Amino acid sequence: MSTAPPLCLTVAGSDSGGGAGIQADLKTMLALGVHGMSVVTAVTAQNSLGVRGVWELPADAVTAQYRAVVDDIGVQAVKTGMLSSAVLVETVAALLADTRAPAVVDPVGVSKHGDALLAASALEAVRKELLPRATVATPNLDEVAQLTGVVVETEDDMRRAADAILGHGPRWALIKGGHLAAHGHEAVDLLTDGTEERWLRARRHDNRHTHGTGCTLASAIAAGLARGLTVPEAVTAAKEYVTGAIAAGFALGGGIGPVDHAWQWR
Ligand SMILES: Nc1ncnc2c1ncn2[C@@H]1O[C@H](COP(=O)(O)OP(=O)(O)OP(=O)(O)O)[C@@H](O)[C@H]1O
Ligand SMILES: Cc1ncc(CO)c(N)n1
Repeated sequence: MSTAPPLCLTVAGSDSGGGAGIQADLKTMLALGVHGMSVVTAVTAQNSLGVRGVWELPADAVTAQYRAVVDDIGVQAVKTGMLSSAVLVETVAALLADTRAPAVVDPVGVSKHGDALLAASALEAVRKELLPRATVATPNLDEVAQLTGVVVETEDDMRRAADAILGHGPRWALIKGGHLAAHGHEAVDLLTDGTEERWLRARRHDNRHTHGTGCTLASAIAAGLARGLTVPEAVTAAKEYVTGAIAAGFALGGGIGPVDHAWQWR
């Protein structure tokens, strides 16, 4: 018998195509040496071309899954992704409030294809209930605009975006600049707690197979936190992992293929 690896829980939607959501999270956790567990919030019928349908789970099904995990097994870090509605945002925020483990909150808004994964009516609950529970919040630039109204075009704007997100109460903000056209050859993210500021710069890979990048990055951060890394250490390691996974992303179906979660093993 061996000792259990660190324990990491994802609370997110299922992506039938296997590139994002729960599937990306569990693959990332396996690749980074932690035991991945899941609370499914919604089932999506999804492939490389888009989202064909979404079926949200009832709030008590989400609560029951979460409790089943924490009451018996325990968690050392939690990651949240697609939460779909205001009711589920409020439900998950209340569960996080009851959990001591650090939480990585990826405030998923829309898919790469532009399909809504969060109701517009849930934004206020994300601001008021969910962000204050986050150890790290990881919005992309579209989510920053939706949540704070800050439109990012330059690195200075990223600072303003981080301040606006921190204003909602997370301990750290990681502003993902993956969508920033200004940085032709670099993918630049900003991590800050309002005092310390770290810019994470990686080579931008000219690869259109980027389905699941945000889920992968957030799960990799949670895996690092479960292993006992500090937030800056976990984010640095996660950025390295997602950059490698994007470089190795592959074509699948007729649209946007997934990143390669197993790139380190090939
Ligand atoms: N082409 C690229 N090459 C290298 N890194 C990238 C590229 N695109 C995005 N990234 C990086 O990937 C990470 C995820 O950022 P991104 O902005 O793509 O998240 P996202 O939009 O939330 O993803 P998702 O589509 O899964 O919701 C960030 O660290 C970002 O800088
Ligand atoms: C289920 C799910 N969660 C998150 C994303 C974000 O890309 C997606 N496409 N699907």
